[in-house]
Amino acid sequence: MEETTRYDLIVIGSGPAGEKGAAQAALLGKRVALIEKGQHLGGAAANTGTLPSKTLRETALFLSGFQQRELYGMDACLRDKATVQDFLRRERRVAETERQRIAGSIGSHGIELIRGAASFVDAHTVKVAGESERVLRGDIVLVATGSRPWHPPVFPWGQPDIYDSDTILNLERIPQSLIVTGGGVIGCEYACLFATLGVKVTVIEARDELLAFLDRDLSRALKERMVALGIVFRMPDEIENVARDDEGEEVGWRCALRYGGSIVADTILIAAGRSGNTESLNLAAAGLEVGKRGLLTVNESFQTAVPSIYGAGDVVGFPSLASASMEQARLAMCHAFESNFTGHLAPILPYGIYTIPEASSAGETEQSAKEKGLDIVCGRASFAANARGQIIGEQFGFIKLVFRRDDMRLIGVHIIGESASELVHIGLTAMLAEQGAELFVRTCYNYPTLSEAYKYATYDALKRRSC
Ligand SMILES: Cc1cc2nc3c(=O)[nH]c(=O)nc-3n(C[C@H](O)[C@H](O)[C@H](O)COP(=O)(O)OP(=O)(O)OC[C@H]3O[C@@H](n4cnc5c(N)ncnc54)[C@H](O)[C@@H]3O)c2cc1C
Ligand SMILES: NC(=O)c1ccc[n+]([C@@H]2O[C@H](COP(=O)([O-])OP(=O)(O)OC[C@H]3O[C@@H](n4cnc5c(N)ncnc54)[C@H](O)[C@@H]3O)[C@@H](O)[C@H]2O)c1
Repeated sequence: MEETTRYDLIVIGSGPAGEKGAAQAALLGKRVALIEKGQHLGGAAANTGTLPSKTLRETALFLSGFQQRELYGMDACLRDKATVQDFLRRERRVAETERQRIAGSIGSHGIELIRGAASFVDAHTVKVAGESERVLRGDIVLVATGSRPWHPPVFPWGQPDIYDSDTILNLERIPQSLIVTGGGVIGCEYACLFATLGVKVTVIEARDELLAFLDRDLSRALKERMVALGIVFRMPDEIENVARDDEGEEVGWRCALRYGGSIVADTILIAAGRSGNTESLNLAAAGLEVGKRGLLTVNESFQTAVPSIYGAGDVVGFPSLASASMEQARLAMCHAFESNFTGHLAPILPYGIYTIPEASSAGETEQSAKEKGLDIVCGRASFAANARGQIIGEQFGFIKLVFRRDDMRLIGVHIIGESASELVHIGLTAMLAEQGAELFVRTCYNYPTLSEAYKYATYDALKRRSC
């Protein structure tokens, strides 16, 4: 065993939280060690989650000729000839480029990268089991170990053609039919991209509402568009039993459903939620307990019950987004090293959901505002009535704004359609700047653009307010 080395900060995990936390501390002049046990840098965001799934979405849109079909009625479909290698090639290239970027960032910030699995010896001492064992001492430790897919026990995990969001990237052939268990964000995103490729997709979701955290108009519109893609929903429902059926008309995995009947598909994707990666950290040695589903409890500064140990990213649970994970880690490190560079997590976080079509949201929904007893007025503008929307063939998208009635301050923005996850930032910035209708009325937008819909949704709200 090597002798102990001392650092201002030890970071465990090189995903978005670990990378940005380490960089923030290095920028504050601290000596930082970053430990990663995986083969690749970048965690779920670079290797199995965010970037891979978004790249596969673009590939599916290209191979299926989806946009050309909608716009020109022209079948530019390549999917019949496409191999699984065609499907996965770009994903691999994007992931590799991101890993190189992360390695460059670690190097340029002077962060020491240590390969191996970290576990606590005590609150300030971390052991790394790698090619050789090392012991590090840190004034501060940031736990950024992320999460992994959770598998309901009913699935015979390890059998062929049963995947989760990690292993789906090792797909051996494009399925004919797919059962997606869990209509959460991962389930909906993958359901859309496979349906676009012509796969017969069934989503089984235990709740009765799809993505219930979204504004109801958005979640209904999204479900409608997913049904139009050919996706079948069984909700609320759950799989009670899974068994091979090689005798029936359709060969594959037969899933018996709680509320009656069964369905068969050649492939299953489990997308039923995630668990925190804490089990091998020996947190008890540091004086910490683990919560439900392996999650770490932290305060508003992302400090655990042991003040020198911080947690950020998926390991602390909600909202489990790459975007939020980075911000949490930066904030945690500014708190740990008493820097006032950033003191608070933004009070409103955006969601970008990369379904087909895309959906994005920030702030209060109409329903959440009413539950809080707020007096509100909403305005809508459809992309079909927008010049840019016409040009790009965006027939179903819309923007919905939620204003406080008395002063017309914006408190929520909800968008479905092309570029929704980009457009949402206009509304998000307005909310953070405590602005509202007056700003959208006054702004001159480029024409033709989808952004201009902000003005028309505002006019709609003003009209409703005066009625
Ligand atoms: C399919 C999918 C799609 C997603 N899409 C989006 C999206 O569009 N937008 C978005 O914002 N978010 C998205 N997310 C969520 C996003 O990927 C996560 O929120 C984000 O990766 C969490 O970052 P993290 O740094 O907390 O953890 P991770 O990215 O999971 O990284 C944790 C790292 O810690 C390492 N590690 C674990 N234990 C140890 C140990 N003991 N020692 C050393 N290293 C260890 C792991 O190997 C890993 O590299 C998606 C997730 C999935 C699964
Ligand atoms: N675009 C994005 O921002 C994005 C994309 C993907 C993932 N993520 C993040 O990753 C996290 C995990 O995503 P997820 O979709 O796996 O989890 P989730 O918790 O969001 O959704 C899981 C869904 O599965 C359902 N479910 C659970 N067990 C079931 C069962 N036995 N049968 C039927 N349905 C069942 C739940 O009701 C829930 O709707 C999310 O919190 C999300 O923030 C974000």
